[in-house]
Amino acid sequence: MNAIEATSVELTYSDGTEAVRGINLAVPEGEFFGFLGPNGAGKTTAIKTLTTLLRPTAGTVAVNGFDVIEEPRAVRASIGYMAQETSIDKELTARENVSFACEAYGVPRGERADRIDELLDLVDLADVAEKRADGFSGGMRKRLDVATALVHRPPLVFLDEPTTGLDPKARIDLWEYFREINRQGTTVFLTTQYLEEADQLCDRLSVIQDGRIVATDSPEALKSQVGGDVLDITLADASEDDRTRARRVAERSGLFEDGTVEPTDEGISVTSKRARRSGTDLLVALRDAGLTVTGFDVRSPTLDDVFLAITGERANDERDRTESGGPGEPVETEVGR
Ligand SMILES: Nc1ncnc2c1ncn2[C@@H]1O[C@H](COP(=O)(O)OP(=O)(O)OP(=O)(O)O)[C@@H](O)[C@H]1O
Repeated sequence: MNAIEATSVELTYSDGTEAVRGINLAVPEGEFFGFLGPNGAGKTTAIKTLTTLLRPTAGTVAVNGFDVIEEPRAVRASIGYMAQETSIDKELTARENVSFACEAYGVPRGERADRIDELLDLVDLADVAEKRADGFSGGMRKRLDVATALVHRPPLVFLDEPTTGLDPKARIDLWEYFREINRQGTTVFLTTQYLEEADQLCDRLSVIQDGRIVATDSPEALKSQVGGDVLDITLADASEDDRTRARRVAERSGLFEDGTVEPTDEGISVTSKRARRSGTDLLVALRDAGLTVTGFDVRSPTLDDVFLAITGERANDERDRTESGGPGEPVETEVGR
């Protein structure tokens, strides 16, 4: 059975905002599934629709075999949900918070003590179980949130941007707990703005933009659409003239025959499997052409690069949309908030 099955789901807010515009999803049991998209793409709206917090305007959703409109209680009893905003009470200790969640989810009294110990252990908070949460770091609070979402041993857990705002170490720690939950058999549905996070964790993911799914595949397959690493070049003079010249130099250098060259605000960006190997050769070619380079960075693809490869548009860049729209044509605005 699929843990999640969504067909033609739409969600329009009362002010007319069409946040989700016809989503189809099938997430098999045991999968670590991701929803990847920029701010305002519709991730939270979608997750709230799947978890019964919002009623779909159109379409059907079955979660663990239960219909979200007909059987919302059964859906809620069979899922864990970690919202973007923390649900923990800072006045309470870690143990009290998990205990409170046990009560809310109706975990039988006799099972609570063991369950609480097991969960605090899972998220590495056993040592601070008796400490009040107001002294916890952001990462510790998120871990406590994870524990409270799991008290009733749900077979499916929804995590809404669980690592946004955390430092890299806390983020990586949290990933380990998510992997462990999934290893233990729980299906995970995660939303994120970070390609790296989706890449590290997800078996498959959907890329969402403007309320629509624009691609669904494994992280490897999506990244391979980008076609390599990305070399960002910053020019001393980023006038249109110099950027065009730099682009021509890169294209004619023969260094990146597999790749693409795009102008950016600061200079140019080359995407190629040879970006790492041939970067310094390009610098020499640019210098020989009389162009001054002030910055040089080779990096793995980001969400924005994946969007560009899939849709031909940057995820958060109105300028590109304006250019591709052409003068006089309507321009879509505002992906972010
Ligand atoms: N209660 C609401 N009423 C009207 N519009 C809303 C409401 N909540 C969200 N929106 C709009 O719906 C769209 C999708 O928002 P949503 O929060 O689902 O995106 P998101 O991908 O989760 O973004 P974020 O990463 O910022 O959480 C946005 O245009 C947003 O402004």
